[in-house]
Amino acid sequence: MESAELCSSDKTVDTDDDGYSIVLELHGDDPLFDKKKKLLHDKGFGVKKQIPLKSSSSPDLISKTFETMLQMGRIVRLDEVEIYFGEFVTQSGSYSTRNELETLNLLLSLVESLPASQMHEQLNVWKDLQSTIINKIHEFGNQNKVDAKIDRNYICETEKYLVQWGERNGARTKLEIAYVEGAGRGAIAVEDLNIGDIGLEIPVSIIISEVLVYKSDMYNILGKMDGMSSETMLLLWSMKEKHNCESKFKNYFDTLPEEFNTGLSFGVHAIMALEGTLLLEEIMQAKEVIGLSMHCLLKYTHHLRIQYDELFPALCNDYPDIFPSEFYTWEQFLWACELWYSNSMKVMFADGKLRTCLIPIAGFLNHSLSPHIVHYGKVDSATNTLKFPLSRPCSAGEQCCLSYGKFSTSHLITFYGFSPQGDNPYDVIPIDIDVGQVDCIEDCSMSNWTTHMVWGTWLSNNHNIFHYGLPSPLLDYLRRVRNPTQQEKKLVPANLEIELEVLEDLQSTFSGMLENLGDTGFADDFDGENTSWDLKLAVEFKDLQRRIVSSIITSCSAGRKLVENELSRFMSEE
Ligand SMILES: C[S@@+](CC[C@H](N)C(=O)[O-])C[C@H]1O[C@@H](n2cnc3c(N)ncnc32)[C@H](O)[C@@H]1O
Repeated sequence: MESAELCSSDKTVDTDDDGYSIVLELHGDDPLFDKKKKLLHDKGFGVKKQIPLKSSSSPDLISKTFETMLQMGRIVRLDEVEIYFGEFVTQSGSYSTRNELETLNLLLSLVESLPASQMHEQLNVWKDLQSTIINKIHEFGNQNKVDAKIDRNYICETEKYLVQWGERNGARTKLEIAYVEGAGRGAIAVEDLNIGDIGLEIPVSIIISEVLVYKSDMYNILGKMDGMSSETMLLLWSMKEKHNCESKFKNYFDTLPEEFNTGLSFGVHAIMALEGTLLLEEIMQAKEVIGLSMHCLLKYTHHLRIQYDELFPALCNDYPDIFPSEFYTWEQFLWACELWYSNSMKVMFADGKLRTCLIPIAGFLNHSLSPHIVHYGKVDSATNTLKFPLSRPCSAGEQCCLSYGKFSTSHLITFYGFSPQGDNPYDVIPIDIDVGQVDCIEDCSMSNWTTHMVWGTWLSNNHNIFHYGLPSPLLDYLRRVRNPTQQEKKLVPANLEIELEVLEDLQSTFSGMLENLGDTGFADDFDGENTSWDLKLAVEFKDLQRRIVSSIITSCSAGRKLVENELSRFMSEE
């Protein structure tokens, strides 16, 4: 898991003779500054806006103030994928669930950072604005409920002991652990939790980090080895510690599964089913297969294996007391890799260091595309605890989820072994075109992309001529390659001819990709419960990629019809 980015932000509060105002600002160090500045400009904003809180504000003015803040905040909070596909905003004006939740929380934190106690005449306006934002977050929550079935028959006994152990050591939680259908254990709210409530608080003293290795007898050996990273040391430490009956973390290790079932342990049958997919590439990259070929899969050597062979059996032979060979088999090494890939989080400690950690209890939180917890990952130096605050409400009995990061389904399968429910905006297919320098006449900020991509065109709203549900940066690039001087999307025959060429090209590229994916043959391998977990994931993923590619082909074909109709209209006029 990656820690979610913390507000990088754009927020300040100003006071002048008329009272307080809110300042929204796009910072100059934002890596997407030029693109965001252009978007802000298109909407009539500058990079900084001061919004005064007027004591005489009517409800209409408050809702206008909120709308302005929302529109600007959304752009400030966009990420690269959202900007790339940015023109496809929904009817409500939102770009994505992630962006909307982040923006609403940013606005709330801006308003709440104003000193309400000093606000006298403006207090009512402040309160109205605050409740407008909170209502919007509630609305968002109702529209994005995490659909999870909780299996109460499954008794989470060891998990309960872990929570009790955590509480004895200072942890505080408003979540209980239960079995969630299709996702293993999950964390369920025991009471209604509101925005800003801390669902879980973990003291640093029970977080597993490199600090523990430094205190162990292993460090005398590992610390002297060239190129030994703290992550590898922790991996080796956890392989031994899990067998230690006296371990402080025994309750934690007791809750870990025997097998993790991530993409790293996909069997050959599942790998074969992935031929032609992005997931196959991702798994192979993670394993760094040498000589990527479907036929030599059984013989593959990957970097994990190389890393293992560099360490073992040498360490066991040289230091049998410290590295007992029965704890350091290849299978156990792979288990530990999967543990760290799927359960670790990056935490910023009070000393300013970012460390990869295992966090007891927090490790039960599942991922969602519309999470409750977004901002976590920084130790509160006042309490020396890691807090998990809610960015949107979670009702009692509902599963409370966090965001592992902005990951594609192929990444989530490779490192976590699951495919998320719902439309994942990070499921993009990169397009392999040599992005050379094409002259661009106008402001280049929005057309200057080093890579291009597509997503399922069902995610797009605009399927009209010149758009077709396809991303404008890609279409504009392909148009400019053909005619660098074309500026406006005018309905004239010369432009329409170019549109046809672009769509034909894309359609042929994606038809080739669909062919490479093969037919739906593997769906026949589905035998309900009897199908292995990895084949199920592989077939599901292939189906997802096939749906994305097919949607592009369909959109290109519909687009060509639109263009041809326009062209024949011109011909008949002639
Ligand atoms: C940090 S753990 C979360 C707790 C885990 N469910 C358990 O039982 O230990 C991460 C693992 O949970 C599962 N998981 C997380 N989010 C999921 C989701 N949305 N759907 C299905 N499985 C999920 C995956 O197996 C993933 O590797």
